[in-house]
Amino acid sequence: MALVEMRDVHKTFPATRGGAPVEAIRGVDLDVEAGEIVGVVGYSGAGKSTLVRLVNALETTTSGSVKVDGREITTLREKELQQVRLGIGMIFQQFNLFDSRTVWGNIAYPLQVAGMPKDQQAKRVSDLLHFVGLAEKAHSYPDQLSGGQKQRVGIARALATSPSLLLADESTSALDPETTEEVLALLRRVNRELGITIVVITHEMEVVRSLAHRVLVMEAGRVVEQGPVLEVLSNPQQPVTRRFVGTIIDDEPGPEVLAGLRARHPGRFVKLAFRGSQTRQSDVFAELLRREVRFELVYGGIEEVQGDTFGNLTLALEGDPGAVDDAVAALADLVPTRELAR
Ligand SMILES: Nc1ncnc2c1ncn2[C@@H]1O[C@H](COP(=O)(O)OP(=O)(O)OP(=O)(O)O)[C@@H](O)[C@H]1O
Repeated sequence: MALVEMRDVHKTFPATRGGAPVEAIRGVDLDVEAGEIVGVVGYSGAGKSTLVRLVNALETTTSGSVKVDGREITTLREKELQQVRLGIGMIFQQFNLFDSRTVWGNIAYPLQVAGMPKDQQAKRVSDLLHFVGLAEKAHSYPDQLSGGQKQRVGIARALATSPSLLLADESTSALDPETTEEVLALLRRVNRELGITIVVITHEMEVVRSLAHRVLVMEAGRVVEQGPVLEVLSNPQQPVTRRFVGTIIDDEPGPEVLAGLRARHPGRFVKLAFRGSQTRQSDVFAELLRREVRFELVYGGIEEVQGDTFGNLTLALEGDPGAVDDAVAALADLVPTRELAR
């Protein structure tokens, strides 16, 4: 049983003055398995925030089913929903800390709301402070902390009630790249060491590449593509997915670069796609060396995704036209190959 299960979920916001109703979510099916990290990407307005707000019932569905841990939450009363929410932590782009409370006070807050006895609260907060590496900041106020430290407090607070699910809404978008990596490393520990399932909303593919196991791509209220991160990054199908993947993976020369390459290389250009250990580059190059063709690697690279590799290499092939034809055919038998337009 999935930890989160959505079936044909719709969410329409009623019309505001002079406007039309907004169909923010239009028939989404979603399964999040216990223990996984799912990345949800999409441009602004695609419906990502609304989708996660339906999971912790901060928004109500217009129609469809949302189950958390097997429990249908769309029909629960507020009191029961509060119980469900205790099992779901959330972190935000702007951290949403209480400025008037210390780090300790921020982390203790959900425990006070839940009515935990004081001595247990102290033990829990202290454990969390150590887990996120902020023990020495317990008595600081948020405005005395860096962005990365604030987000670590946000994470500690979200973990206070020992949730099984953590929702992260653009949790690194306000941070610089180095601090982002620090927060992502902490989220990885939250998943691995505490076994907490994470749904991370982002418009940064780098976050998906470095953190998520699986990715969902949203556009105009729908999930238009999903799959394991390596699969989606190495073989994106939808135009919107290709645009996102293109922000981190430069897999093929654009028209200008290609024109420059053509000016220097008279031959034909073929792009070869390497996926994990499926094809050995040495076999491909050995095949070319056997033939009467000259080849040069002119574009591309190999990408690493969580221990797996894939890459796209563009070669310029020159020689007798018949020999080049044969070489292109032989390459196509070894590895997915695409000739770039002449
Ligand atoms: N409370 C609301 N009332 C009316 N419309 C809303 C409300 N919340 C969201 N919307 C609309 O629903 C659509 C989806 O918004 P949502 O915030 O879920 O998108 P998003 O993908 O998270 O974008 P962003 O990254 O900008 O937050 C947008 O058109 C937005 O204007």
